[in-house]
Amino acid sequence: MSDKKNQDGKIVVKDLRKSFAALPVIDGVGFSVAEGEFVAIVGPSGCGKSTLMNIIAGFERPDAGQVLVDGRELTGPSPKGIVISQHGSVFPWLTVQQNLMFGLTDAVHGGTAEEKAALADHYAAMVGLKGFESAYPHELSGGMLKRVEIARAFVVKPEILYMDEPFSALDALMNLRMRNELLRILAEERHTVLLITHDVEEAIYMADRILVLSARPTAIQSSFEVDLPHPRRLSSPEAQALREAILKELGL
Ligand SMILES: Nc1ncnc2c1ncn2[C@@H]1O[C@H](COP(=O)(O)OP(=O)(O)OP(=O)(O)O)[C@@H](O)[C@H]1O
Repeated sequence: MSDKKNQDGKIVVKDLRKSFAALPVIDGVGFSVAEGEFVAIVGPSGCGKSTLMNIIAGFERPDAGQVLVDGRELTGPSPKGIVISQHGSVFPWLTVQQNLMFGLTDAVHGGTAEEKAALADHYAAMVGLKGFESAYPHELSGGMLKRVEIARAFVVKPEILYMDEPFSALDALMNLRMRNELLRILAEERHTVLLITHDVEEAIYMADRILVLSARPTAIQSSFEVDLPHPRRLSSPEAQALREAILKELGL
């Protein structure tokens, strides 16, 4: 990445530091994400990945350092971004359509109730949930719930997607399917994406760039460009070499 991009990144993270009581967790993390770029962050278990994501998404304050979105310092959750996490945020008492309409506020998105419902249905179809618009979450499988969550994130047309281990609660097959689903949607609607994962292959499969974190207190240890065309084959020599290099950085 050029210095120009570093200066003008969609997200610019500057020298973040954070401790919980006497426990130092983040020890000077800085990087930037260009508009439309997909950056993955991998790191050892417990190094501070979620803490870092919470700070970058504006849910937690750092002790020192700054996060800028479009050049403006964040002081709380950015209205330009949306978080998809492992835990899920689908409301059990609302149907799929109602869940998707929930984030469409009059102030930001406007539109009549019919227009909102049509938009919700469009995104439900986009993630393969056509015919399930009136279903309640308890009637859906884990993979379908994850699709609802992805549709819920996309329907509000966020400029930034923050993903913290989004697919780690899914079984291996569904995990692979959701990766492809996400890439397919991103090919249609480009967003800036920040993905936190402990899964090196997931990062290689999806990201443009991978940052490797050190053990706690964490800092960026190295950075890898993933200059491979999509759809990527994880068994290709290039992907395997990258995997080896990243695992070596992680001490594995
Ligand atoms: N609110 C908090 N109060 C006190 N300590 C915390 C808090 N949040 C996180 N920690 C501590 O900070 C460290 C980093 O936690 P964090 O969840 O950010 O790591 P992680 O890399 O996301 O972990 P994992 O790989 O297990 O998902 C841990 O030791 C954790 O106990």
